Amino acid sequence: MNTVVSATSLSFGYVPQVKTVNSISLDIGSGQIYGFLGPNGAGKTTTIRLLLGLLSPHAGSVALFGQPVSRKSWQLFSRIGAMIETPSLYEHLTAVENLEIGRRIRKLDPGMCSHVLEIVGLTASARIKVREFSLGMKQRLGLAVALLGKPELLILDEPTNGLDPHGIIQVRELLQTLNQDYGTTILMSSHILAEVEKVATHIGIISKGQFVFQGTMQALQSLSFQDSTLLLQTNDNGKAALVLKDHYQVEANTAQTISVKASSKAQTAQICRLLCDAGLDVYHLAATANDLENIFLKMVNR
Ligand SMILES: Nc1ncnc2c1ncn2[C@@H]1O[C@H](COP(=O)(O)OP(=O)(O)OP(=O)(O)O)[C@@H](O)[C@H]1O
Repeated sequence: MNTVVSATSLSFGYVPQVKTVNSISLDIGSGQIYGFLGPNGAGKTTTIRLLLGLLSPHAGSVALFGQPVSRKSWQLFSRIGAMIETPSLYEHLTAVENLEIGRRIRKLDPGMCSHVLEIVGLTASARIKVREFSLGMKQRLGLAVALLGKPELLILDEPTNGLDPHGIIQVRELLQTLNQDYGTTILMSSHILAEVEKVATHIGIISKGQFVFQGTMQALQSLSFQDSTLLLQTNDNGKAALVLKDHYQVEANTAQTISVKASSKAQTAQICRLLCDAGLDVYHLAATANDLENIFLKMVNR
């Protein structure tokens, strides 16, 4: 796997003594969708600015496509599309005119504007002035600007900010299409886990300028099994509680079910085995996993 974004021990502060970004390291491989999560003020935008060479780190380094980043890395930047916070658009110009400016500056193919408008679903609104656009349409036009030049890497800071649920789904589907059909590597930030969990392959969670979690989406999901509760129903719940109580915390729940604290899939399997070995019939065994949003909140509030 080729590493597209690599940051090593990045630190930065706007004011002396305060590290807004504190020794952050991250690697994003080609074809990944990296969800960069953190509450408001955690340091996501600052990190993104550092990755794009818009701020110079006080310590550490950034490499994109294996090459060190500086403000003069024009060759590198032509391979990247970025949208930081709200898109910068000319309200008095139409969608296509906004795109045309970027296309001409970058000397891109004349067909590029209609191509990116089609990708973001704005073909029918190409000749409408941006001041008449809804927030969702502006966000999609911002994405279209970022897509000019067919970037291999897309860096999007809170691309679903301010969108309604329908707009969020549209952006999510768009990012999935770009990733699957064009192999685009994507870094997207958000402060809401639910907005990235359906699309991200990898997750980094930042709090107060430091990572509190980095790994695959699968690894984050497996945390939801930690300290989960199993609901059990057997042909003899009293006996089941006796069998399990030496190993697990068991509570009588209702007349029909007992609940057992388990902290991993392996423990769930062991509970099942203990019951079967004791000759019990297991009618129902269901894990009530922790909500991912709660896990995220616990991490960032530590
Ligand atoms: N130009 C600046 N000058 C001084 N402080 C700044 C500046 N930009 C950001 N900050 C501060 O740095 C901290 C991190 O801000 P940053 O925008 O990177 O966080 P964020 O995770 O992107 O937050 P949000 O989700 O609210 O955009 C905040 O406390 C913010 O007030």
